[in-house]
Amino acid sequence: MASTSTSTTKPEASDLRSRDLQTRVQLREVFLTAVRSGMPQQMLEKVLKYDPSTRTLTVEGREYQVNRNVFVVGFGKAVLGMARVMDEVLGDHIIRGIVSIPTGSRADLVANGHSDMLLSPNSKIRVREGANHNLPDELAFQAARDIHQLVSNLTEKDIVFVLISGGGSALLPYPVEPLTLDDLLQITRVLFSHGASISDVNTVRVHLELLKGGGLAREAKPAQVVSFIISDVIGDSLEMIASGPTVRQVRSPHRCLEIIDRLNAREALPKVVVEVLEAKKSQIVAQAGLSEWDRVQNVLVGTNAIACQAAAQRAQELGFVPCILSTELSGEAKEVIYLFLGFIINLLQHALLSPNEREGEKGKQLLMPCQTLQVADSVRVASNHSKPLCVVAGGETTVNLRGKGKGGRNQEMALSAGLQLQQCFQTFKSRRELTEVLFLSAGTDGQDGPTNAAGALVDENFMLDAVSQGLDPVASLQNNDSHTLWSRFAGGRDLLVTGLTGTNVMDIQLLLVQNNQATGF
Ligand SMILES: Nc1ncnc2c1ncn2[C@@H]1O[C@H](COP(=O)(O)OP(=O)(O)OP(=O)(O)O)[C@@H](O)[C@H]1O
Ligand SMILES: O=C(O)[C@H](O)CO
Repeated sequence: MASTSTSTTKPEASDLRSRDLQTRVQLREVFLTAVRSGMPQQMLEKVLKYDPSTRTLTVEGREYQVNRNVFVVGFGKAVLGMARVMDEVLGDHIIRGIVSIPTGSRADLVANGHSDMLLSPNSKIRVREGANHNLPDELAFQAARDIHQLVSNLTEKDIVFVLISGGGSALLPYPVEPLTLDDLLQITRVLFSHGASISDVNTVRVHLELLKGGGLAREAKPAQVVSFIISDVIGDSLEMIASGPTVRQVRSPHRCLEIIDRLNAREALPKVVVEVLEAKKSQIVAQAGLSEWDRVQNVLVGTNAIACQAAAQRAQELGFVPCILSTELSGEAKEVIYLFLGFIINLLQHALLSPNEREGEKGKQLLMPCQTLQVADSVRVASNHSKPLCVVAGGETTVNLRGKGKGGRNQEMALSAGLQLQQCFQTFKSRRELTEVLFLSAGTDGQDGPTNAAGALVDENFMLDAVSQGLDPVASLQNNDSHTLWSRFAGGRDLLVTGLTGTNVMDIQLLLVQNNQATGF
């Protein structure tokens, strides 16, 4: 896809190949730019200003006096790199620290060329690995106990920096009595298997664990608390990310029982869980007043929206017309693709109109496939200037597993896109030679489901090419076997493999639509 082509002549096969490759490289580059915006260095340097001459640390306008009074704790899939930056910025002032990260993280980061995210051997911050498969375990519990012990002994002169990212809930388990670690494990398993969302599970966790729902900040009293948070939840609710350990809790235990009953999970949960919640329900929860929380500063440093903006900017630099469709995409991966398909269909319909019709009401409506003005504007600019439109979106979809194959939500979405594009161009046969479409879906953490790929790319010729290579995309989709298919298709050309990136701001989708006709879409 040449970025500004206006030619009506059919390109030569060799041009097509290099053009397709170029576009693939460009779209990958747009995705990688989005990932880079979520790297610890980039995120923290925006919010953290340190003046060594006065030992003043400024965090989004708030000043802290640093004098060998700094402590660092962290938990989540993307906190190691942040801990490294804290070490670099505050060096000798750090007295002690503990970060709890997933099992095998350090080895994975080294294997993926991110040794620069590891802590130096002289660091005062200790690293603990645990929570295998994102489930609370004994190692994570031990790390949580040590973190609790660390924050419990601080004075009002101390500052504790709390590094938080997705996966943090499982990495900081601390059951309230009489619950046990095993009860926490059961709660997670039972609720998820009954169809709970992450906010359902975390709402329940908050009332059953000591350090969640503001608990860590409470235990750190009277120290000052500054949290740097990377969001992996839709809507970026601070209460929900890693179950909000430094965020004032406002929900009551009533809400947990409602969730449990909505999911029909009461009977499947350990009895003691419901007993604790029932008992809490009748207690009047003494909430600390707002002023009590003045010593706590929560700063959101990484979000899917920031990543989408970075992607849009890079797309523009590459000569595309970008627009951000949504940063809150959710739902079944193979169905979410219809949202993008709507764009393509509208553009194809618009391209078929006569010049007069394009000027009329019908033309205008077709160029407004989404009701936001910014999106409509971009579609119009792309259409009028015959430039490729780059639709950027983000969020986190789900996959209702029915098959036994290997895949992830992004690879599955790309596969579903390939199938839908085929059907779309069967309807708009006359536009096939004139329109090029490339779609990418990938996870910013570099790992899509239990595979070593981040996601995949797909173009409008995928079905024809796949069948000619002896592959059966329909069967692969039915069997949730997208990874096997993308590994085989064109020798793995369209599989996106980045390795673990060290950040985690959910997923990114990019749709590029180019019209090779002088008259525009
Ligand atoms: N064969 C498969 N095909 C498609 N999706 C799959 C398959 N196996 C697992 N998944 C999906 O992968 C997801 C779990 O993988 P992953 O670890 O990337 O997600 P996660 O635990 O939500 O972590 P994160 O939010 O950090 O990406 C689940 O949504 C699950 O439905
Ligand atoms: O750890 C968690 O609770 C989830 O990843 C959401 O942040």
